[in-house]
Amino acid sequence: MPKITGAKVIVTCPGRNFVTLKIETEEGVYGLGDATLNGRELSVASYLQDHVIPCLIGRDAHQIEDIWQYLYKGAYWRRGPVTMSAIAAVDTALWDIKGKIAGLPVYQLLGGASRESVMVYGHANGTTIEDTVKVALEYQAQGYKAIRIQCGVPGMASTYGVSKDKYFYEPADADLPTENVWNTSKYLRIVPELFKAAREALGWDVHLLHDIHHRLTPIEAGRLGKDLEQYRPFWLEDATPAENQDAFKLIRQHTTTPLAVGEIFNSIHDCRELIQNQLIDYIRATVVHAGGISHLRKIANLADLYQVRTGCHGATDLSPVCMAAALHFDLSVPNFGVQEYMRHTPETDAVFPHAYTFENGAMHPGDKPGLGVDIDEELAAKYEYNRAFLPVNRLEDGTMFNW
Ligand SMILES: O=C(O)[C@@H](O)[C@@H](O)[C@H](O)[C@H](O)CO
Ligand SMILES: [Mg+2]
Repeated sequence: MPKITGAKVIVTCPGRNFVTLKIETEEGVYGLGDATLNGRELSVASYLQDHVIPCLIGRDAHQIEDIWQYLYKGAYWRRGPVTMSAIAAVDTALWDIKGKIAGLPVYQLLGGASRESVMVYGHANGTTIEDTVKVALEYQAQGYKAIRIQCGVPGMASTYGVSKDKYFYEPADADLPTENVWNTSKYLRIVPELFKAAREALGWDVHLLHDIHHRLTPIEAGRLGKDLEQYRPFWLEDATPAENQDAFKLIRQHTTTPLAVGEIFNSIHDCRELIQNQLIDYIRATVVHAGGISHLRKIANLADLYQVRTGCHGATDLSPVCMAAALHFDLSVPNFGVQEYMRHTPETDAVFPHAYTFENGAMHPGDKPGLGVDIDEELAAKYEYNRAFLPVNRLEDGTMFNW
């Protein structure tokens, strides 16, 4: 058996913070797992370092499922983003090890490829509608078949999803949370105009997506969905907070615009009712925050029964290790929908050399044994952890709101 002889947590900040777990076996084969929880990174690093790694030493790295159950049930305290990100890192690293030992890319261990490559969506955003459409046209010229569009809201100083840089977007931008301001009615007026302009400029052969970032009530989301139907959006993401899964019933009663949710979910129980009641069309949970490849497959299998497809979160705060794992998952899963792809900076790519590729609006994980992603530890050590928080959001009268 490939005995686990050691494991370490590597925290690095090549422009943004990443937490990576490296598990080593007696034979010298090692595996990597992403454990990055944006704005709360060190909590997962400690959970792994202080509470998980000591329990891993001496175990058989091939027993992925048993180790998953051991960490989940054994903690007594189940679920939650910190626990599930830590378990995800272990699970991902063990799949990497199994692939390396088998001499196969991880997607082959997951049942093989169900498609040639996976469609990804890029982010087009700008301060104005014109700026956003211009960037969307650039994405289209680069071959993207699906583009997320977000623009600033007139009369509002800041808007979620609108970056300073055209391609690299980083919401965790300050060592104490930035305060944003929100006005729902202004927002609800601008989005249909953005979609109208985008359809006029880009035509109908490209999928258009939009992220609401949990900012509407169900009935407001229903209205926006209805207003956008004529522009055939691919999906509306995170329309309303989803702690109450029933909230989506109200949205569904009012619109046929497809709904996506789940980037902050960490367990199948967060989306069980959403899936079983067919209240959503796409589930956005991904490897690092939802318990690893093993747990995400369970979610996808449940979703498949109800014709819900996958749409994994793929923002830049998910490291290239997560991206690689997600691509192996995406390639193999029968009910794949789309994969988010926000490109990492060249500094991040240098720390995490990887085999995955982008071509013509789609990605492929590559055919290297395991995940096909590595970490340059020497380079990683040069970038020290730098505390960074996600912003908070308030209404114009100061009321704390959803971000
Ligand atoms: O859909 C998305 O990619 C966003 O919602 C993310 O940028 C999200 O805000 C960050 O990943 C939070 O860490
Ligand atoms: Mg989102």
